[in-house]
Amino acid sequence: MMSKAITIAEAQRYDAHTINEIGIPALVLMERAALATFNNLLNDDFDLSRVVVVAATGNNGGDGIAVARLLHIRGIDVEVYLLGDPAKATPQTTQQLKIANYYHIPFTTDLNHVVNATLIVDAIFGVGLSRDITGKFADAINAINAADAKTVAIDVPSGINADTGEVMGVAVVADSTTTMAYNKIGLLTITGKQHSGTVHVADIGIYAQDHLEHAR
Ligand SMILES: NC(=O)C1=CN([C@@H]2O[C@H](COP(=O)(O)OP(=O)(O)OC[C@H]3O[C@@H](n4cnc5c(N)ncnc54)[C@H](O)[C@@H]3O)[C@@H](O)[C@H]2O)[C@@H](O)CC1
Ligand SMILES: [K+]
Repeated sequence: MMSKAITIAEAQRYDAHTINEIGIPALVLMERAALATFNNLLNDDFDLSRVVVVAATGNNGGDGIAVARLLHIRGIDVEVYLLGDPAKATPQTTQQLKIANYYHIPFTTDLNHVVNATLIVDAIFGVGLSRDITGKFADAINAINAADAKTVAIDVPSGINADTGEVMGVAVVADSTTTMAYNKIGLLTITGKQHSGTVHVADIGIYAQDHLEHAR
């Protein structure tokens, strides 16, 4: 089951269909994505002494902020390093930021905290990556790759084009990647494999049309 790999356009189409036609709220899918990532992260037996989630303000970042909350509630020392303008966050990520605030999850602006983490969660970009990475985003990815910490990527290692596997300027080298619904074709290329590490495909309730036919 779920051995196929999909394109970015397919991922976006299946997501939109699940939300708009089937009616599963986007925030529910995000919570399932976060829970799947959290469970894989615990099962992979990483050193959880100091976890830093590096998140941007798209929905990939929202997944990461939700993972930070799940870790925090477990009593794990976790901080969020937020990239980008929170005022421009997606509706789901805005909600995740609000929930994180309720739980007093610490946010850091110090890249040294990323470098000194024991585990880094990469929630910068997923299938929404659309151009080469520069500036603060590139600095954060370079810090992640320079750290001794193990790195877990959400959906796609940030900087990898999920269609072609190409590095868009710079890309996270992850030890494992929890990718949502189906693998992405770019992760099956040599470069994609080198950056994603062990790939876990998570069933979060999003299926291709053909699967829907016999689910009805
Ligand atoms: N839509 C859905 O149904 C779901 C989405 N999920 C997550 O959401 C991700 C996709 O979310 P989004 O579509 O919000 O996209 P992303 O979060 O991947 O990133 C898109 C954002 O990054 C910006 N961006 C793109 N390239 C950039 C660059 N080089 N430098 C700076 N900014 C750049 C875009 O302008 C946009 O604001 C998935 O990969 C997955 O992790 C999950 O929460 C599950 C459900
Ligand atoms: K990512």
